[in-house]
Amino acid sequence: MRVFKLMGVQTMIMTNAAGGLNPDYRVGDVMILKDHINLPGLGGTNPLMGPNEDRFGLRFPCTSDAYDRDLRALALSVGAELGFGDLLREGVYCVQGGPNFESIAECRMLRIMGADAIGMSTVHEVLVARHCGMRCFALSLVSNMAIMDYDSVERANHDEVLETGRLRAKQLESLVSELVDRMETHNTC
Ligand SMILES: O=P(O)(O)O[C@@H]1C[C@H](O)[C@@H](CO)O1
Ligand SMILES: Nc1nc2[nH]cnc2c(=O)[nH]1
Repeated sequence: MRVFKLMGVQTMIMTNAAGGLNPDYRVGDVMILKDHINLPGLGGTNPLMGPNEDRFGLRFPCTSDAYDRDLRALALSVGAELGFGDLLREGVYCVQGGPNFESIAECRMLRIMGADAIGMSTVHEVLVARHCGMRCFALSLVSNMAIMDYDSVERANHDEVLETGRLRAKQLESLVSELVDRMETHNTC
């Protein structure tokens, strides 16, 4: 992120695959991040740990505005214009350390905590990008539904994640391309 910053990048667009925790979500939905829960961060692991690099940003950065409101609104309208507005959601992404998928009890806890989707990435990048003043937009492809039921015979697996990625690749490509074409390049952060 800091190399991007030094290269003059003002806006970061990030994508990930995530497990759906919100029971209204379906595999193949696309969740625009409006907020996150940083589980490693709450546990004391954070990419901004250590001496602060003052030339990049403040010691104690704000995260309540991590995901740019204008870009989120633009993505929703672009998705609708492209004909797949019904796939788009806005929600809270939770990051855990990985690389294992979650247990059933963990999924239940995360849902109660307010997470709509669970993954293993993105938040670390967002924290560093926001620390140095870059505007952030992120979306999650709901590649699988988290297992919440002890009677379920489903098992989270990476093949399903890859398969859903292939299914939605073209739509996500057009969404991000159109978003880039239309967004204001001026960074008001
Ligand atoms: O898009 P990311 O890298 O967050 O993808 C998640 C984490 C693992 O790479 C993969 C697990 O299936 O999905
Ligand atoms: N942690 C986590 N990461 C994912 N990436 C894609 N699906 C999942 C999931 O169910 N859990």
